[in-house]
Parts: sequence; structure tokens; C-alpha cells
Amino acid sequence: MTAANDEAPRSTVLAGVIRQCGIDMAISKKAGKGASGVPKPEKKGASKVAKADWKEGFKKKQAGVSDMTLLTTISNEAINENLQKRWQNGEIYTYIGGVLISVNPFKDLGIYTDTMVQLYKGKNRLEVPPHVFSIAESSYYNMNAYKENQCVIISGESGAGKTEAAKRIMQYIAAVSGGQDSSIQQVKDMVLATNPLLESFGCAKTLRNNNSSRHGKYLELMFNAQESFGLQGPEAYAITSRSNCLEVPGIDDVEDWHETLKAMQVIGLSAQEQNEIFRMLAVILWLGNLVFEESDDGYSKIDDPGVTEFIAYLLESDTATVDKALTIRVMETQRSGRRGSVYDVPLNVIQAQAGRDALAKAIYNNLFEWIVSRVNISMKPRTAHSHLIGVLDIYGFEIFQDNSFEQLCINYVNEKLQQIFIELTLKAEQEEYVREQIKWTPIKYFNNKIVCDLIEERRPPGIFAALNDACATAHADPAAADNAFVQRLAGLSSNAHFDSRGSQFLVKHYAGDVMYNVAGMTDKNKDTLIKDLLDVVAGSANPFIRGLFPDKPDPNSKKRPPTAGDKIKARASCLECALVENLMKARPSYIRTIKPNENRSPSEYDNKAILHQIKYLGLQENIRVRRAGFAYRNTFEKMVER
Ligand SMILES: Nc1ncnc2c1ncn2[C@@H]1O[C@H](COP(=O)(O)OP(=O)(O)OP(=O)(O)O)[C@@H](O)[C@H]1O
Repeated sequence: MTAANDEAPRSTVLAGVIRQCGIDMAISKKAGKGASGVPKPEKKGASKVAKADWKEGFKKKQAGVSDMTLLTTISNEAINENLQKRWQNGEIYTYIGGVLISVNPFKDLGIYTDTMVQLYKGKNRLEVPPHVFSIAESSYYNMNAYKENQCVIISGESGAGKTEAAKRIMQYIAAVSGGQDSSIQQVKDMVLATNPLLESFGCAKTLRNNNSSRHGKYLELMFNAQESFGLQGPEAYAITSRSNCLEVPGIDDVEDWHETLKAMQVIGLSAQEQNEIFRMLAVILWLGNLVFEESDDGYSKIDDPGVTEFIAYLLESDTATVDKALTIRVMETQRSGRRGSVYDVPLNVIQAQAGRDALAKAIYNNLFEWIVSRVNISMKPRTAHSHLIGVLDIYGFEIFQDNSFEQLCINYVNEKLQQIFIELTLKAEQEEYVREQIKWTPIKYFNNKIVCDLIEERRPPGIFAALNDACATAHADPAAADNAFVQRLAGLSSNAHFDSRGSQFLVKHYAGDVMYNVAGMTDKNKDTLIKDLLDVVAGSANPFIRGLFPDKPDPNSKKRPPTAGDKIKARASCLECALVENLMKARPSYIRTIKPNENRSPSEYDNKAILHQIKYLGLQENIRVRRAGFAYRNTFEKMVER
């Protein structure tokens, strides 16, 4: 979200920029929460009571301390005790200086109403109880007062409440910025509508969060009333029914669906554009229903040609072309750099399935990217000299029973974010005291750079490089490629944060030990769309489909296409550049979210799990640095200006 300055601070005009993965100073939207940008209250009565309590909270004494730099004893246990007291008292927010700690209440506390917005408007954070609105207010105030860019970095594990916090910041800024002008209102509506729209396209239920951000991986696509693309209920599609979970408590798919449609209208998507989006979703769902059988000669053949025919119809392509691209790879020999003869290599069932899945994923990914850029076109900043408030909300750290490539990527990006936090708070702050020759006893903290290196190093090869090497050996058999990966992993055994255990390997992440299963990893890493399938989309009679795949691969290029691991590394390094380099110039705020229990229970405070999060988030070190240092730090120029 960007906000451009007007003369008077409060009449700031709102505009927006959204980038995938929260790169640059922008709202990063992971996808797919409940459709509404502003979550629905639970029960009306309950909400009123909570609201009354909260208003009372302004007057009554709060539980524990609201800023943990004031704790008498600094230990993980004391932090835990304080958070517990407050959480049980309905006070989910606590500060460590300017860092906001948020413990997920798993219930509607009635604390995000318009009345609450008014209570926080224009207030310094020390005047009012801790709240995410206070972080939003101070970013907004600082942006206007100092004409400086701002960013809010939200971290925490999956289901801890990051997306919720990001939405509340957007809610607050939309409410306090701009005037009543209808064009400003239109932009505000658009900013808020980005939530249901982008969320609908990128989230799925996981064991750790009913609405977990996935971006293009593991999606539940539930639609009805789309007869024009031959669509039925979610039970009819392999992709949506495989999990055997068609209903999620608290989520009303029909309501969310209507909200998504409404959001599309607010953003300004034309009927034609909406239609093309649904067409693409239909292609993906039908691709998932495509079954390959083994022919007598051991190759793949499509079980039901009717499905291929329908996919070809949706892709506005020719059935024979689609059938061939899905079951045969066209190879071309090369001699001394010259093109040789061309011949057809039939695919086996495993290869055909991989191609089908890669096509479905590529369409989904490119569609999501298209939606993000389309939203940005609608919301592009309307004035020059705009300042920014960026809100970064990424997918949270994940540990499952079965952890695979997806968890490795997610957890790697979380490691990078932790690095940024360390860099900007613990390390930079301590270095500043040394630089300023202020007497300082160094405070030790765990630097997770060693884990980042373990995953991303090129030389000696880290996990991603080992995966790429194994993929490059081009084993047609995924099991053989996985074995090659296991062999290469042995080279990492000297790293104290790694342990190779046959078909599994253990990474000691900053947030906990995760055991990854090797099976299928090389296949997921390849994730490349073979040229024949790209030719199908490029040859479609439909300009929208062609537009989703603008870059045709160069058939003569010797460079191997980037793997999924390469892409996630590139994204993480963008994140690093944008945040560490650009946002160092902006004033960062942090929200560290905590998940109180695995059962989404509003009453269970799981001491062990929370203590673990307190430790790995480095809250104790954060308090120590903050307490030993100066409470107010600003440059001399700014002090004078003020
Ligand atoms: N402040 C809050 N008040 C009420 N409920 C909340 C709050 N924060 C989170 N929740 C509840 O917890 C659920 C999970 O939160 P959220 O989706 O924000 O987690 P996340 O950290 O973004 O997870 P992931 O990394 O998996 O995307 C929400 O759907 C909501 O039900």
C-alpha cells in the first residue's frame, strides 16, 4: 500500500501496490484466507461484551506489563508468564519497545471496530494499550511527519496470525487516510478488496492453519455455478477432493465466492477478464482429472479422451495437439551446434503425470501473477512523490508429519526473514552503540546465517545446489534422481545443523528441527514445463492464455531452465535486497506473532509451545538489547526539525 502525501497530514491519499511475496515496499499478499478482508465477528452478543471489556481496558489496570522492557526479571519463563496473564485477560498485544508481540486469541475480541480506530487515531503508542492499530498509526504518523517510507515486517509460524495483522493495518490506514472524496473512497475500497480477491486464489487448509498461504501450491478450489466451463461441485475434481476435506468449520465457501466476485468488480475486472480467470481455473481442475494408463508397450495413454477434448476446448487449442503434448516429447538431436533430426519420444506414465501437473501449476502461478499485476494497474499511485507504508506478510514456518520440498522452501524464506530481523534489530543496534563509543556489553544471540548457508550456498553445494545437481543428472526415473540427491547430501554432514538419515534429512532450523522426506523432492524441484506443453499454450487461439505465457523459451539456449529451488532462492534474495537495502532507508516496525496452541482453541495456553516460540524468536535477547540501550533514538537532524 502506498500513501501519497498531501499538504495536511491527515488527508493522505491512498493508493496501492502489491507484489507477490511481499517484495519491495508493498503489501505482500499471500493468498487465500476467508474471503473477507475484515473477518466476520463471531456472535454479535459475544462481540459486544468483548468490546465493552476492551473499552474498560483503557481505564482498568492491565494484566502483567504492557511493555516487557519493564519486566523485573528477564528470562524466557518471565516473558511467558507475562504473555499468559495478558492473553488470559484478553490482552493479546504486548510491546518490547517498538516491537509488537501478538498472541493469537483464536476468537473475535471485538477490538477492530471503527470505535477502536477512533481511539487509536492520532495517539502516541504510550498513551494507549498495545494494539496493532498503534503500529499502523505510528507508521502513518512517521510517514507524514518525516516524509519517510515505512515498513511493517510481520513474522511468526503458520497460523500465528500474520495475515490477520496485515489486514488490520490495511483496515486502519484505509480508515484514517484520505478524505471523503468519492475517488479516494474508491481506492480505499480497492485496497480492502485486494484481500478477498488475492486470498481466494492462493490459500489452502493445512493441518496447521485452516487458511494457510500457499501461493500456487496445494490449493482447494471450490466453485459452483460455473456451468459454462463444465464445472460441478468440488467433489467432482481430483484436485479439490483428494484431501477428503470439502468443508472447513467457520468457512462459508458460497459466501466467500460471492465476496470474491464482488471484489473483482471493485477492482474493476471486466466481465471478459473474470470469464477468462474462471476458464483458467476450469482448465486446472480438468487437468487434475486427466488419468494416464500404461499402454501395452509401457508408455502412457490418456484414459478418457473426452477429458482431453474438453481441455483442448477450454484452451482453444486442437485436441490432437494437446494429447500429443501430454504423452510425447519431441526431441531434436544437435551436432556441432547445428540442429539435427527430430523424433518423438513417448512418455511413461510418471513422466506424463509430471508434465500434466507442471502445466496445471504453471497456469495457476501465471494466473496469480496476472491477478497481482492487474490489481496494481487498478491501484497505481495517483500522485507523484508518494511515500510508502509497506506491510510484509509471508507464509509462516511449518512442521508437519511429512515435510517435503514445499516446507523446505517455506522454512528457508522464514530463515531469511529471521536473518533480516537479526540484522536490523539485534546486530545493527549493538553495532551502533559500539560505533558511537557508548559503553556496551555485547548481548549474545543465535545467528541463523549458518542455516541459511546450509540451504542456499552454491560452493560447497548447499541443499538447493545438491538438488539441482541431482536433477541435472537427468534421471528419467524420479526415484533414481532422489537417490542421487541423497548421495550428494552426504557432503553436508559437517554442518552442525544438518543430519542425513537415509531417505530423510534433518535441518535444525531456528524455529525447530524439521525432518524432511527426500521422496519426490527432485521431481518437485525440476518443475519445468516442457517445451511441447508451452507450445500448446503459446498456440492457443485465446489471447488471454497466450498473454499468461509471454516468454517463449529459446529452443537453442543451452542454459538449463531455472528450477523451483532457483526461483525460491531468487525471491528470497529479492526480499533480502528490498528489505535490508531499501527498507533500511525506511523506518521498520515489527510484529512478532505467536500461536498459543495447535487446536485453534481460544482457551488453551500451551506453555511448552509458547516457550519454544519465545526462545526462537529471540524475545529475551530483544528485551535485553532494548533495555540496555536508549529508549528513544533519532538522528540529530530530525530532533532539531521536531
Ligand atoms: N487478532 C486475531 N483475532 C482473532 N482471530 C485471529 C487473530 N489472528 C489470527 N486469528 C485467527 O487465526 C487464524 C490464523 O491466522 P492467520 O491466517 O493470520 O495466520 P498466518 O500466520 O498468516 O498463517 P500462515 O503462515 O499459515 O498463512 C485466522 O484465520 C483467525 O481465525
